Amino acid sequence: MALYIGLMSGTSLDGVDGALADFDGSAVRTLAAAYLPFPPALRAELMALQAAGPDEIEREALAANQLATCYARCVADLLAQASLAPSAVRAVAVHGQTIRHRPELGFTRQTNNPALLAELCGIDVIADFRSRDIAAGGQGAPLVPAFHQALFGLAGQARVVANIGGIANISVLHSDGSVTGFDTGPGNVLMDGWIARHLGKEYDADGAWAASGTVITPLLQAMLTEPFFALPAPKSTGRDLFHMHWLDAHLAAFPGAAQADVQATLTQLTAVTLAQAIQRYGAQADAVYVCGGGACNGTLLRMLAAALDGKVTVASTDALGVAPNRVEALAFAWLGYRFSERLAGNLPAVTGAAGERILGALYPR
Ligand SMILES: Nc1ncnc2c1ncn2[C@@H]1O[C@H](COP(=O)(O)OP(=O)(O)OP(=O)(O)O)[C@@H](O)[C@H]1O
Ligand SMILES: CC(=O)N[C@H]1[C@@H]2OC[C@@H](O2)[C@@H](O)[C@@H]1O[C@H](C)C(=O)O
Repeated sequence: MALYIGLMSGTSLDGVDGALADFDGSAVRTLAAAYLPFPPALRAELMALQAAGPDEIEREALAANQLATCYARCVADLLAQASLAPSAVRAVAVHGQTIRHRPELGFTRQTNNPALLAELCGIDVIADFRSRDIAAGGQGAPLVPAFHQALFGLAGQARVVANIGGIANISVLHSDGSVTGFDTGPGNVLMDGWIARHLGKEYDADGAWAASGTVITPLLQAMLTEPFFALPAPKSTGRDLFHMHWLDAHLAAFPGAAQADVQATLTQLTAVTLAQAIQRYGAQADAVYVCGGGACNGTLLRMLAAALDGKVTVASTDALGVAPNRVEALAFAWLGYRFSERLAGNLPAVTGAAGERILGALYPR
């Protein structure tokens, strides 16, 4: 057995997804999965740390300690589910929480305290998966396309995997085994922000609120002029660009817009930007498999299928045997396995790095 735990807390800032998996042999076997929502105060602080503010260094350090405590709880939950002792697990691979992503300036920051996590869980911890790729001239993101290829790639068949978290990214798994992958823009981040502001909810369950509204086409067109959407791959983005001020700047020209119509438009924005990216780079694929929390948004999936002209099957990764909310945590468990085996974790064709690199840094137990 080669057991690894993967922990992902992504741009939605909702909590931590964990997976315990066995990478012995060719198939990936999931032994346990867990989700732990962040305590509201930690969530609010992580949200605040997304932008410049007072006393950031101390606040980041304290938030990192709290994060490590949440991560340790998630590890304990996974071990309990599988009735395993910490010594049975080779490593915990932890993404950390992105608070800045500026590859154009040569850095990305996933706040975390991996030393504390190693202390709390008594297992080797591997952290900081993105900075080496950036040091090699890459975007440091997205990293999941390599795992999508390993897990879902099928020789002779072209497939697209779309991860719709806070930010959305696609992996085009070409029939010859090559992979194209990049961030397409907002996933749920703007939809979540809008419904939180107006209805006090964390997200638009199943896209029901969006379904009650009508897309405001001129607003959609205005948002689509964002230069990021037209950039060629490799490219990555984050809350650094797609935040509520970005939305408010566009909404200023639509003062009378009904709230539900804005939600419909934001849902359509995610669908259309994904569809345009898929048509540009993955037109030969006949199926798109969706993972991440966006897979639970029925309205979004219907809009995506329609934006692809109804010619492409849109399904969740359940159809490939992996629950959509487990894929990212599994991907980080896999990156931990790759680090331990001293194998590359990045795909230079995706991130734009100068070459393959071993990703991560080890904090021994
Ligand atoms: N039932 C649901 N209906 C609609 N949307 C949902 C549902 N459940 C989750 N979501 C959406 O999924 C989001 C969480 O998705 P996920 O955990 O994949 O994001 P993440 O990992 O934080 O982001 P990223 O992949 O960008 O790093 C929530 O914030 C919410 O917008
Ligand atoms: C900098 C950063 O945290 N990027 C995330 C984010 O969330 C989705 C998208 O933007 C992707 O680029 C990445 O996460 C996934 C796990 C990745 O690296 O593939």
